[in-house]
Amino acid sequence: MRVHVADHPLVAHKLTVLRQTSTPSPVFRQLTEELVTLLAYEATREIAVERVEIDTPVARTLGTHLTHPRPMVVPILRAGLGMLEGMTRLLPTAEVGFLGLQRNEETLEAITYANRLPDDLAGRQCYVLDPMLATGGTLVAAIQYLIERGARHVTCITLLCAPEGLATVEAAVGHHADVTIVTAAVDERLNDKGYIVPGLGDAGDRLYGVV
Ligand SMILES: O=P(O)(O)OC[C@H]1O[C@H](OP(=O)(O)OP(=O)(O)O)[C@H](O)[C@@H]1O
Ligand SMILES: O=c1cc[nH]c(=O)[nH]1
Ligand SMILES: [Mg+2]
Repeated sequence: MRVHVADHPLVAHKLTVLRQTSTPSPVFRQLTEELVTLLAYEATREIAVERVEIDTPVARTLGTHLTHPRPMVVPILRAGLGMLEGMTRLLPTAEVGFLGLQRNEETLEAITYANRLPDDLAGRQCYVLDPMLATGGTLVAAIQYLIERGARHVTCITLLCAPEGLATVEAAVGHHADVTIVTAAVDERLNDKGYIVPGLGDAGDRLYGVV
């Protein structure tokens, strides 16, 4: 498994505003989209392409096209939905499949409550969107699901990771060489409620309100 931490002053600036308690929901949503677009640039560095011959008005030349099948973008409901627009802006031809997972607040176990994905993902490159990798339970479940259905390469885009969660994902799926995590930052630790410290709180609640 590879972990790429974005090292860019614009990412650091936007993340700092995102973390602040005083940042209201509309600004939080806007910043989430902007951050995803910056991270997606790095996350798609190894997207499958092929060489194609094209005609410009001046000459015949070789260019580059994304190959088929199209990449699959998988936002994890709810909070991952806040990252979808930023991702599809960069990758407008991607297909989108949905996974709904929620952590039980006491046990911290991730429960799948929705699934709208093709059964056959053979050979597909998948981009999982979830802003928070805390204990890692949610991403392990999502990555395992995609790999079991034949996904060829799974890249997870997150905003924040806890070191404990990264270790859990590595232990569970790290032996698959084709799993990559791209994140804006790796924070200090988890607290006793499974929240990332310093973190940004509950990403779903900050995007969409407390349920
Ligand atoms: O790494 P983990 O410990 O599994 O935690 C991370 C998960 O927790 C949050 O979702 P939550 O369960 O709060 O659902 P929500 O997006 O609907 O708010 C977050 O968006 C991740 O999906
Ligand atoms: O800090 C955390 C941990 C899990 N989920 C969140 O939204 N925030
Ligand atoms: Mg939540």
